[in-house]
Amino acid sequence: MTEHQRLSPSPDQRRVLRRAWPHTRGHRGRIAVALAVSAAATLTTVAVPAVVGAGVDRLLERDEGGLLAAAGGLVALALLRLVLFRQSEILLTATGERVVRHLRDLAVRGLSRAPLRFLEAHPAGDLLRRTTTEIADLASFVRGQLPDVLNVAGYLVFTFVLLLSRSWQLTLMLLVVYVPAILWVVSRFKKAGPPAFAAEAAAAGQVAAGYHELVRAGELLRTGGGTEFWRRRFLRQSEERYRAARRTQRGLFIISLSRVVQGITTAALLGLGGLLASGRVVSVGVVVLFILATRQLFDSATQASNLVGQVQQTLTGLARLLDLLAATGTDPRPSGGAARTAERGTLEAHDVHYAYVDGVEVLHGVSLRVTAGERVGLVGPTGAGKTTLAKLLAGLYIPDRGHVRYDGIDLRELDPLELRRRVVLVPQRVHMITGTLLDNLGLVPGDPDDRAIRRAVDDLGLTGWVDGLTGGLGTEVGRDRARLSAGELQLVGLVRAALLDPAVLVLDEATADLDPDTAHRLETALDRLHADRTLIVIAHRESTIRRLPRVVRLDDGVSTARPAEPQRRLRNNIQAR
Ligand SMILES: Nc1ncnc2c1ncn2[C@@H]1O[C@H](COP(=O)(O)OP(=O)(O)OP(=O)(O)O)[C@@H](O)[C@H]1O
Repeated sequence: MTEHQRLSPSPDQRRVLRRAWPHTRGHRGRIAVALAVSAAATLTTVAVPAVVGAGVDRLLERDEGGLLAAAGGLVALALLRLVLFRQSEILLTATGERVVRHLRDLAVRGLSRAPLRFLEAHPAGDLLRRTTTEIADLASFVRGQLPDVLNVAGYLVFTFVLLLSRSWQLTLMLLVVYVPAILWVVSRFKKAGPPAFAAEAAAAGQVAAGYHELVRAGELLRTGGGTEFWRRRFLRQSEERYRAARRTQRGLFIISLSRVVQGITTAALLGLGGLLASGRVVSVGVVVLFILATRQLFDSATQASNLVGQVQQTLTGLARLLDLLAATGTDPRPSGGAARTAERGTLEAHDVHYAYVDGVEVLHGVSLRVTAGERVGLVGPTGAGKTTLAKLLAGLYIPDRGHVRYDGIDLRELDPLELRRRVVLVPQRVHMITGTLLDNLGLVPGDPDDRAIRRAVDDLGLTGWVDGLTGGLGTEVGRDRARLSAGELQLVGLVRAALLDPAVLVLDEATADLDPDTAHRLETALDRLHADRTLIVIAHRESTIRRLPRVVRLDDGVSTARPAEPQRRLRNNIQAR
């Protein structure tokens, strides 16, 4: 199980912005401009109480010119504010959207290249949530709250500098009364908040995974299978999600204590400000400035407290997305290995060990050598590890120990395209997408054109089968459309394989029960396809086994494919004749 890194349901949220920073490369110039405009917009707000305070002092001094100048300044600030805030919002949103789009592209690219084991080992619902809902949340945060977050942060910093420059006594009082109390509230929240949000996101992921599985299990449910199990599981998951949401609410309540702190601070400010003004230590205008500025400061703090929850939620989503990017960016296969191999070569598994779950080996030391052009059947009881071995032989899994080599080169060292030209697996259940049969047949690297697909269909003797479908190659297949039988799906897999023209074809036979027509078509297609290729068939059907000159049996070292013939034990749990 060393093949891939596992995703954590609640990954480490420390330094999440620093970890996201490398992904902003190419956007940093825009980010700097957006931040500068946002800071200028914030300064137009910070300056308002200072201008009002100056106006009050001019009024008390009966300086009409100064009063008019202050009034004019306020109008100018209001206009500037309008323009700058609009511009900063546009710039921040556009830049943020670009970064989010880049992250989305990376996530999709990472998932499309992720090792098969990585995809199998994680619930599809959780992967979907990370790459759709959580990225959508990030985008909506960028559009909705990011400008506010920057505005609030800028306001707090600039206002502090302004207040300190006008009266250190009143600023000191603010620091002594307001700051420790608000920090206490925030620290309490920080302790309770992140785990609560992470638990809620993880619980939501579980529910999404449950729904996804439910949708896929439509057939099973229709037959009434496991209904009670689903019900119990949904109740349990819903209950967990509800509890997690309650915990988040409790976390958010802590932050609302900040309003009490604000009331006490205003009272203290008025008392001390009044004393200082009557002793002429500060002007009345400075007291007015403090009262107005701290009111805005509180508004900003309240806004910050409302935003903290969303920021935390966004950081949680971002941490989960970065976790996905880190995990899918660590494909252990050396990328773009330059090794070249012969058109036709020997495929060899040597002392291969593999475990899906740590400590529970499925294959323990399997060795198998198949020379160029050989036709080999792989048989054995259900669960013996035949499909697992087939995936290892096709390079879809990487052995925990041992090697799989083609033409003497470890499959890990092959470029993915080179690998696909050498070994192709037609799985038991061929995957289809919504679209026409033609679209589905062409789902192979290299984007074959319609002519190439039609030729492959014809070469495999499948034109009759295709013409028999209601729409021919244009028949809509995939979800809820004309369902193809298990055998027909394998015909699609064989056409895809023919388009790739691999040296080795590994076929994981669908089922022992095929209707005679489909069975005949499969056999004909396979005969035409294998020509001078190596063919390894996980054989479930007696007729297939009979047609293969060599049969290898995989189990725990017992039994044989053809009792009449001598057996030779190859290695640990693999036997052959
Ligand atoms: N994705 C997976 N995650 C965990 N365990 C798995 C996975 N796939 C297979 N296994 C387990 O590995 C063992 C071997 O499975 P495998 O499908 O390779 O056997 P098989 O011989 O092909 O069986 P069958 O003939 O029924 O297809 C089984 O115990 C199976 O439960």
